Amino acid sequence: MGACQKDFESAVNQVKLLKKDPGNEVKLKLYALYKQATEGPCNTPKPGLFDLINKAKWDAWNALGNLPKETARQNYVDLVSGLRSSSDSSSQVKSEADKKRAGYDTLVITSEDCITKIMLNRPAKKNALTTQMYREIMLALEAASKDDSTITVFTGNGDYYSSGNDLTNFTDIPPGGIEEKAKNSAILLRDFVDCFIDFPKPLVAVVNGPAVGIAVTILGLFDLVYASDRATFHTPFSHLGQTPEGCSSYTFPKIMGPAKAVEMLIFGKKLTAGEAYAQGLVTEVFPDSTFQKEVWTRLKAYSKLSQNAMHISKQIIRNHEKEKLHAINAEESRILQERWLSDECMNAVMDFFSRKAKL
Ligand SMILES: CCCCCC/C=C/C(=O)SCCNC(=O)CCNC(=O)[C@H](O)C(C)(C)COP(=O)(O)OP(=O)(O)OC[C@H]1O[C@@H](n2cnc3c(N)ncnc32)[C@H](O)[C@@H]1OP(=O)(O)O
Repeated sequence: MGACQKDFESAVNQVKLLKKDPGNEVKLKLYALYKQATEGPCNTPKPGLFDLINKAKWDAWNALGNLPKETARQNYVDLVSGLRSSSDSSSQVKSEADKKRAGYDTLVITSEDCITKIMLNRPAKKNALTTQMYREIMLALEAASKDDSTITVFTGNGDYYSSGNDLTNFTDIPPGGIEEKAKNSAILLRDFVDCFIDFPKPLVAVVNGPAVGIAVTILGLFDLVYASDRATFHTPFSHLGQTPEGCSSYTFPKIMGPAKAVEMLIFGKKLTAGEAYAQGLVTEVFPDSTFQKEVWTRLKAYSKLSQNAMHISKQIIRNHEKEKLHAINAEESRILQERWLSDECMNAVMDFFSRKAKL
């Protein structure tokens, strides 16, 4: 049955109340159908070549040819009804997404203002990364890559950003022994880092406090790193009998030059936020007292930029070296698998838990 005049008028009013801008393409369709429904086939002279807006409107209306007024009215009502239901369901999805995401024990995940925030949430353990946490982070990244946010942010709850790998990961040995443990850990590490290499949206680290080990190396795969002036950056691999991961054997020399990368990755030099900024690892440093306010104001503004343009730009930048990064990740993980079996590494872990050693 065709739409009556009353349905059509009601649809015209509903368009004015839409919560979300339906975009230019839909607006042109609405304009054309409205004109066709009220005046019939296009009856005005074609606007000049440089009168772009009026020409686009004229083209849209003219394209409807001899479509009967009644059909145009019905099509207009159908189009508005589709817009209303998609805007209703998207606002429902948004209000769900605004809430804390369920199903994560070690992370707090929230979405607001087109930003998905993944917060490491073991403040009593300085946000040390357990195997469960690596897995939850991978799931969270997978979900964030598909949600309607434009930007994904990592941060830490409490005084630390993260103290890196939880050293208890090396203490619960499975029935297959330490070799099996090392093998499984290398697979987990490789999968974890692969998720960062492949992550399609702009990824931002809000480094609220000290960062250690893998929490530092992985920053080389982020797009922006904002740091509080309380943050420090420490990769004490040689102290732990370990070697670099997170593609840092490639990204750090590229970011800061080989000499400075060696100081960090081989000699374990701890950098202040200011030093990390000077070496290009950090994008910008903020006073701790205004850190959250300044960073989130900045990120909210960025999140309003064109989602498609940002994502495509990231792909262009990342695609140049994606294959290389995957190969480096595989190699670093393979080498670490061997290192974890070394006496040096095992002794360092035991020292930490017997409190002889602290970084
Ligand atoms: C699947 C495997 C992938 C592996 C990837 C390879 C990754 C490598 C790395 O990340 S190497 C870096 C590893 N991290 C460390 O070696 C840090 C060890 N921690 C410390 O040195 C210190 O805790 C500190 C300097 C971070 C903070 O010192 P302090 O302020 O004095 O606090 P506490 O030491 O009292 O810490 C509070 C509480 O947290 C526990 N904790 C902190 N960090 C870790 C950690 N990395 N692993 C396990 N537990 C950690 C600490 O034991 C305390 O617990 P307690 O209150 O005693 O129960």
